[in-house]
Amino acid sequence: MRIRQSNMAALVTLRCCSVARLALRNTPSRACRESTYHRQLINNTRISSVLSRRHYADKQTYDRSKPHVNIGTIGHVDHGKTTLTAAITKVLSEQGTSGSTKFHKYDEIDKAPEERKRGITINSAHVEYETMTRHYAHTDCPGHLDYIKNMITGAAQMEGAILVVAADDGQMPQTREHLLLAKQIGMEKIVVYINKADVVDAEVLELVEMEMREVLSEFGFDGDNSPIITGSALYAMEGRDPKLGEESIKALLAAVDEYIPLPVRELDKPFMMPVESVHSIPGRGTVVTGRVERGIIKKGDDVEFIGHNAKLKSIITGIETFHKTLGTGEAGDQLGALCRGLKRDEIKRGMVLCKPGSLKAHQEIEAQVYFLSKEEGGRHKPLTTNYTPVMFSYTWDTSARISLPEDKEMVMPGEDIKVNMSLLKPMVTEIGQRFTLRDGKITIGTGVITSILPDAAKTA
Ligand SMILES: Nc1nc2c(ncn2[C@@H]2O[C@H](COP(=O)(O)OP(=O)(O)OP(=O)(O)O)[C@@H](O)[C@H]2O)c(=O)[nH]1
Ligand SMILES: [Mg+2]
Repeated sequence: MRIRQSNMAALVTLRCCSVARLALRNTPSRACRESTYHRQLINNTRISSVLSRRHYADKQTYDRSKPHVNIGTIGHVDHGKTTLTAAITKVLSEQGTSGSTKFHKYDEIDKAPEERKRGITINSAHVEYETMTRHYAHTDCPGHLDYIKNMITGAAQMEGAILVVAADDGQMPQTREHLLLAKQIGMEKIVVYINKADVVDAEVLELVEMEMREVLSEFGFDGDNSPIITGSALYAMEGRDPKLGEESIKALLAAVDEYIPLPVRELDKPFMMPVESVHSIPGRGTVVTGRVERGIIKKGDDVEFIGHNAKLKSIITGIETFHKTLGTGEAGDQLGALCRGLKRDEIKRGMVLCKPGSLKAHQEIEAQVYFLSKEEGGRHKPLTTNYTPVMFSYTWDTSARISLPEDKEMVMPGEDIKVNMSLLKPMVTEIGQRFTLRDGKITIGTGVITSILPDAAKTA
């Protein structure tokens, strides 16, 4: 219900936005062209931050005494998102009173050059830290396109965000794009960090703050009451001028603790986790990673993988998060699950790991879709029945043929409409599920599933 409401709100917001360019130049289809060998090589070398071979041997137990929240840094390129992420871990690790935060250097977070070559997986760094009251998983992406992909597919769904704005630039196009996407994915609260305060004077800072309050309101956030903290992530990293540096980071974290609400977790629903990536751990077996969407999972549970024309059964033999073993994994956790009896090649990103019998894959759905206007970065021309864009939802994507209502010959960009959609292959779909439509390099629409068509419903 919460998801559906936020999506409808997002559709409304979308219509109100003047600029919404959601271009995706690096589509996953590009990755499909890579040879299987190349992809396997890539997957083999990827050491997820959620789990790694080394840490499988070095097990600590994950402490659940503090509530967990998924957040991240968003904002325009070069405004200081990664520097701020590093600074947060530095300040918290030095504080020593707030648990097990480990300092992550800039280079450890920003592994862009080598990772970006892969083009297939969303390259996001999940960094873990703790304040006095909460445990955070923090997503920082190496580049703009990764943010877009990450936010659209919800691979590491952020429940709140720190919007980083460089004081010497103010709002820039990607500041706006990320705000739009944040709203689309149902994020309600954003804390702003005006960075690089060391290079401008107080008057400019005041102007940037005013501008940011306006922009937040424009995108449907509470511009008047959102906390805006001013500082210098670089100074915090370099230990210079505590007021602009370290103190600003502490003020930011206090604002995040207070202003970003604890998400409501659907713990009582059957377990479900969209598969983000698949790894082979020598001597251990196959591990899938992802973010638990709902429910609880524990060692020994029977599970099913659904999607991509398959239905595979397995048993969970181990769970890990941020290099620590978990007794149980629960909604909101980013985790790796070790699955008995399945080879890595059998499981694919986009499948959904769930309690057996709780979910089905379908091919025919009805959906309410908003087609972005030309100004928002959408199509320039109207579309008709049989138009077949690529549909993105959870961590899967597949072609989906659109059928307009019989009395409707065409739909103009900027319109919203109820349509029937026929997926190329059965994937996990549910009423209220949010998705994005893309055509080549551009995002052309966003929608929510309103019905699974009973007559044509097919299970995997
Ligand atoms: N003067 C000043 N420079 C900063 C500050 N924070 C970051 N920088 C510099 O700004 C540049 C970009 O910082 P990053 O942290 O890489 O920015 P980013 O937002 O992560 O960039 P992308 O990931 O490429 O979008 C680097 O050269 C940083 O050293 C700051 O507070 N003051
Ligand atoms: Mg960065």
